Amino acid sequence: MTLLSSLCSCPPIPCSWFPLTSNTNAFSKNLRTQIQSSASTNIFTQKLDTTLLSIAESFYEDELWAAACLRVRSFHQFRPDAFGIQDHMRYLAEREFEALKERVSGKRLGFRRVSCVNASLPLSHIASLSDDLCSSCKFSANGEDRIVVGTLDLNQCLSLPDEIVGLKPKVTGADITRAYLSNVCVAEELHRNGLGYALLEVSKLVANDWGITDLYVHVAVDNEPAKKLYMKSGFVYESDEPAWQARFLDRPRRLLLWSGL
Ligand SMILES: CC(=O)SCCNC(=O)CCNC(=O)[C@H](O)C(C)(C)COP(=O)(O)OP(=O)(O)OC[C@H]1O[C@@H](n2cnc3c(N)ncnc32)[C@H](O)[C@@H]1OP(=O)(O)O
Repeated sequence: MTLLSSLCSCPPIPCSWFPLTSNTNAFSKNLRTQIQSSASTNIFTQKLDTTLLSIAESFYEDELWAAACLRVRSFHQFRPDAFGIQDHMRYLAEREFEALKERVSGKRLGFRRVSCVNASLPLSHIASLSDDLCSSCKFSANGEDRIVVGTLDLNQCLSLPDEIVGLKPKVTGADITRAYLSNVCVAEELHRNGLGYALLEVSKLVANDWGITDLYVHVAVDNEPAKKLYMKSGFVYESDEPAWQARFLDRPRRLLLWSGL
């Protein structure tokens, strides 16, 4: 148990961070050490202890599936009694899973590299929290059942489809040193435990390791929790989507936030 966790009144829950990528050389020893030390110092909250942090350098399909299911749960509102809801959720999860696999395996045109960063907890530690979360976002790692409780993508690319484009760096070679975060979400049952912040911190370490100098994120103008999270993590306003574009795409207008690494 770390000093921090021993100071904590609640029993700590071990939490792991898994940046998943197809590129087996993507994570240097240095990065591993940095993430491990940030886990035991900065990334700590009342309920979560991240001392069991680890990095998976390969492609784990069942964990990607669990991450896809968490995204469907987090980004769509469902009425539990609606007809055919389970089939519809499964369809959305399959679509996200296939798209995610394509991106992290480097097959998606326009993306140099994509990593899926997940936070997970042992099933035994949160079994009492939510049956639905435990059944839909479960995967197995080293013989242990775990639940993906937070997830995001780190995308090394010039721009994301249908999104406003970051302007930094101004020099040539921006396709190598610019990246965007996307699909940032944390299981509702575990909001306000520092997981979202910790996911951002870990993804910055990974981005740094890739040589990224300018990190971007898009956020809907009315998404106050996410805006506050990004501001807390050091992102600042760069530009916003024109109203006509948001109307054309039939969605809330987005802000583009930037953080220099
Ligand atoms: C690029 C994109 O993907 S944008 C989409 C962002 N994702 C979503 O909207 C999905 C639904 N929302 C979520 O999953 C979560 O609410 C998240 C990811 C936005 C935040 O995750 P959490 O783990 O709850 O955030 P975390 O506990 O780390 O909070 C960090 C800071 O964010 C801010 N914050 C987070 N939630 C809130 C909230 N509901 N109200 C006000 N501030 C908030 C606070 O500043 C907080 O710091 P504090 O606790 O010291 O005050």
